[in-house]
Amino acid sequence: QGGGVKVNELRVANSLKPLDVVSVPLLPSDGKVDEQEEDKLSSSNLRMRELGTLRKPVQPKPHLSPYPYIIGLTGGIASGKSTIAKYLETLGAGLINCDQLGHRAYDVGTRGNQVVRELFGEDIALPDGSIDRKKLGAIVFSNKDEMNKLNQAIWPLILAQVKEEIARLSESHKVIVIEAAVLLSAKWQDQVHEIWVTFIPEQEVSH
Ligand SMILES: CC(C)(COP(=O)(O)OP(=O)(O)OC[C@H]1O[C@@H](n2cnc3c(N)ncnc32)[C@H](O)[C@@H]1O)[C@@H](O)C(=O)NCCC(=O)NCCS
Ligand SMILES: Nc1ncnc2c1ncn2[C@@H]1O[C@H](COP(=O)(O)OP(=O)(O)OP(=O)(O)O)[C@@H](O)[C@H]1O
Repeated sequence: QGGGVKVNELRVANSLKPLDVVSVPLLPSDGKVDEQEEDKLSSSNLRMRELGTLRKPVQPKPHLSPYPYIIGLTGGIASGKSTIAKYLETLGAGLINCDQLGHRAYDVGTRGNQVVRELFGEDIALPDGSIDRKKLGAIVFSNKDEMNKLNQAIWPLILAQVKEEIARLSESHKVIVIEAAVLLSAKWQDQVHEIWVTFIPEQEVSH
């Protein structure tokens, strides 16, 4: 009943005619496959059953050595990447966080720092020489061309750091997770054995 009311609210908001809401007794599930599943037939159960299944078979990556096995973890902003990455770390994976590498790419005294100043002007630096990320973010998140300019300069620096981190972590880890929102747009898919994408429904985010 509640779901039907919600659907109608959305339909009306989108200038569609509300539908009649008819309640029927709960349809029993065809048997729970997991303790956490509900007893009724539900979309949550169906989604849960998809957990851990592959969307596409993993393609062979002959140019990568089999170990460390590298998972590229990507997805939209606030879609749960870090939460999943930290969980994988508790299972023993080595983590590479590309947001952090991106920040370090223009640390004071680096070539990246100089490049960002050349591209965006001296005003982009704080008195201590560090890049004002709030200011830079305001520029690039509101202008695609500026974002492209930053990306072209910073992505190669991040990738070089990723490769160094892989070499370092491979001494102690068999599985490495690279968390990168830009994994696909930066075309880093060849760096990883498989890609995991996190997604979250829009309405869940607004909660
Ligand atoms: C734009 C910058 C200055 C904003 O810094 P700030 O500390 O305010 O935010 P933070 O880095 O935490 O990013 C906020 C969110 O935006 C995402 N994001 C960052 N850069 C990008 C980008 N180029 N394209 C798409 N999403 C991005 C992040 O993954 C995160 O989810 C900074 O993110 C940056 O220098 N980005 C360019 C380098 C890059 O691509 N980094 C992301 C590697 S995954
Ligand atoms: N399965 C989940 N259900 C509900 N909330 C979640 C879930 N996973 C993570 N969250 C919450 O959503 C928020 C964003 O999660 P997280 O920081 O892991 O996302 P992210 O993709 O790494 O974000 P960013 O784009 O900032 O890097 C956090 O407050 C987290 O606690």
